Amino acid sequence: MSSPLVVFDLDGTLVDTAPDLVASLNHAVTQAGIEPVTYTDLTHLVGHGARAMIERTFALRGKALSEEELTWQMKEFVDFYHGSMPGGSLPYPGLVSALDRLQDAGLRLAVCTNKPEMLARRLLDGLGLIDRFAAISGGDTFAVRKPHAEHLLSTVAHAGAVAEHSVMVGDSLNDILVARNASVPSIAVPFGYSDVPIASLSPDRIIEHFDELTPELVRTVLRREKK
Ligand SMILES: O=C(O)COP(=O)(O)O
Ligand SMILES: [Mg+2]
Repeated sequence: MSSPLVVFDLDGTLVDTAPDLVASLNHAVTQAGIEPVTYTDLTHLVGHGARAMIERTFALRGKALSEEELTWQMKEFVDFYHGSMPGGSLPYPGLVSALDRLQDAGLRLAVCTNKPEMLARRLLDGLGLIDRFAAISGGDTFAVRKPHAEHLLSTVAHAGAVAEHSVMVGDSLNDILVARNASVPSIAVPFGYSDVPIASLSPDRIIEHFDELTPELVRTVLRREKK
């Protein structure tokens, strides 16, 4: 069998980006007179990329958003976020050892995020993680994004792997859905930014900590999927 590929979501899965996302979002939206958002608000705003996060913030506060204002907001958000990266964002506990363990066992790694690709690359580069991944795709890399199956399937193809030997690891609805849509098994983490309990999304496995993410677990999840 070709070597398995483990595809990771980014925000709330590989890296705890919430404080920087909240700060960058608030930097932009408060200039439009919008009350700052909180971490709890973020769980309802994040997951569909930067544009959607701004649109949802305006909707949350009942404020209209023109196309022109959205373009301006995007620039403010992206410039601030990009300029302060990696900021206070940190990989989740045990992540780096887990990546070592998977790679030492010959497994390959990729990232499939709805974050704009440029921001994803800059963040992973700033954290010294970028070279680990055979493919990195963002919400603007292809014509579609998570939960559309093609986002995951194209990421898998770019990594030189096949869907039958791939697993998706994520923290939110779009990650579990994209896996299901692509017929790829899913492993969920409960420490990210889901606005509902992750178990209610019925992933194939839930791991509480990256210490549980081992080559054996990946192979077990892949075997179970084929039955
Ligand atoms: O930035 C977002 O909205 C979502 O990012 P994620 O797909 O890495 O969770
Ligand atoms: Mg996420």
